[in-house]
Amino acid sequence: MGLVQLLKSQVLCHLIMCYVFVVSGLIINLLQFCTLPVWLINKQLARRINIRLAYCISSQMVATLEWWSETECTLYTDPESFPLYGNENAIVVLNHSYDIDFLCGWTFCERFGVLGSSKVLAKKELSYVPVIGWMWYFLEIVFCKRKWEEDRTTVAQSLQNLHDYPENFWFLLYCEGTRFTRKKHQISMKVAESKGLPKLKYHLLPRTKGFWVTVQNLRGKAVAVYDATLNFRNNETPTLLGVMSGKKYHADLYVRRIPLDLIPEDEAECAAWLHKLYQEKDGFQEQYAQTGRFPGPVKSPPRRPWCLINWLFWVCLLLYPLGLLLVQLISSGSALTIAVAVALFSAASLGFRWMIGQTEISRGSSYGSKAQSQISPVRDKNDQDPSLRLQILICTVG
Ligand SMILES: CCCCC/C=C\C/C=C\CCCCCCCC(=O)SCCNC(=O)CCNC(=O)[C@H](O)C(C)(C)COP(=O)(O)OP(=O)(O)OC[C@H]1O[C@@H](n2cnc3c(N)ncnc32)[C@H](O)[C@@H]1OP(=O)(O)O
Ligand SMILES: CCCCCCCCCCCCCCCCCC(=O)OC[C@@H](O)COP(=O)(O)O
Repeated sequence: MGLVQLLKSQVLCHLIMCYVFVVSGLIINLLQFCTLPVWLINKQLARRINIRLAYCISSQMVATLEWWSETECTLYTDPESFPLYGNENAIVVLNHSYDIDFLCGWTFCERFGVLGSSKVLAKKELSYVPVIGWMWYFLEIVFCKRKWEEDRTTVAQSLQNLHDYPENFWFLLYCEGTRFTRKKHQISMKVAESKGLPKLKYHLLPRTKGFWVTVQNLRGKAVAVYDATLNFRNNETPTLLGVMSGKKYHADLYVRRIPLDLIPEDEAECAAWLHKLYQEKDGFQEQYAQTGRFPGPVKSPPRRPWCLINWLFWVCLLLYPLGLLLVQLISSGSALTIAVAVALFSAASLGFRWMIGQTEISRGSSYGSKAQSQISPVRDKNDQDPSLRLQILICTVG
């Protein structure tokens, strides 16, 4: 291991990175809060300001991936679609199998110039995460409780609000609804079986309602669905801590552009279309497992310097006061002050670790692993046959 690599793997280094990320993030959250009066006067201006402020936060994590760990991201896609990426609004459907799949998504957003404006259908719990979750409020990220009865109106309304959004965005949908684990996979395949759907090897059974509601509500605004399938070379399972330790990964992303007009409007047909899409995605993963590559030519956009410049700016701005504080602390010689500082430092470290934990599959939710919680026979009146739900419940619990 070289000296630089050794340095990157040091906990102290990680703490400094977290410090810069969190303190700069909180400053930006505060600035975002200050844009609230602008919303009242000029909503589009406030949105544009927030896109740039959000870029200052998310691009720091992208810089860690691209410049610190030097992870390579290869894009497999058709050359005719390539010029359209970043120049239109699109719904992105991505597999949800890795701790850092969202970060790879962000990297591609960055390279196509839509990082600040990109959106996601995210679980409500993430909105409470300081810095990222708070930033998302001002970006009009769509949150869901993963309870269709409650989500059906709130999600539709939030999507409608995006119709006059002033800049191009990608709207990310993890249709699997939760990250892949063996247990969740087993349960979802029982659901697939009970519905007479073919089994998937590499994906959980997609939840179709969020996709349908997104497509219906973004019609006229988004023009395409980007079917994106991600994998990592050498069977690697990358983590955020690995990235922060400077571990270099190699991500491969296969993207197919599908015009939105081709997606059926009818809910049942749209659901069937999505199930077919996931069967195809499974096929691409199988091909990757067999050959180590996705279909189609490689057309990778290069990394850009902006996220690095932004990161260095915050590092320079925030390290100086931290150094000054440390010097003052040590020179004070007061045992009580030092004890308080150590306690604060420990609390901050725990906070950082908790935030990183949000990205870890091993600390993920139980959603999708307890069939009962999703398949209640008592559903709202617009839902499907309760007897079918009961049948699935019996099947999955059994
Ligand atoms: C180029 C690439 C990169 C681009 C990147 C672009 C942008 C980046 C921007 C930001 C990055 C940040 C990333 C942050 C990540 C955060 C992501 C998340 O939080 S994922 C979790 C939240 N999102 C979702 O859940 C979306 C998918 N879910 C849905 O669509 C759901 O339908 C729902 C709308 C959330 C409603 O949830 P609910 O639980 O009520 O689901 P359903 O009504 O659908 O469930 C019942 C339905 O499912 C069947 N069922 C039951 N059990 C299972 C099971 N275990 N597996 C599968 N299916 C199951 C059940 O039979 C019912 O079926 P049916 O619908 O037929 O009746
Ligand atoms: C620049 C230096 C970086 C230091 C970073 C330190 C802090 C890191 C902060 C991380 C912020 C949290 C971002 C959350 C994104 C998590 C995305 C995700 O994958 O969510 C999971 C959900 O989809 C599904 O949840 P589960 O049901 O699987 O459970």
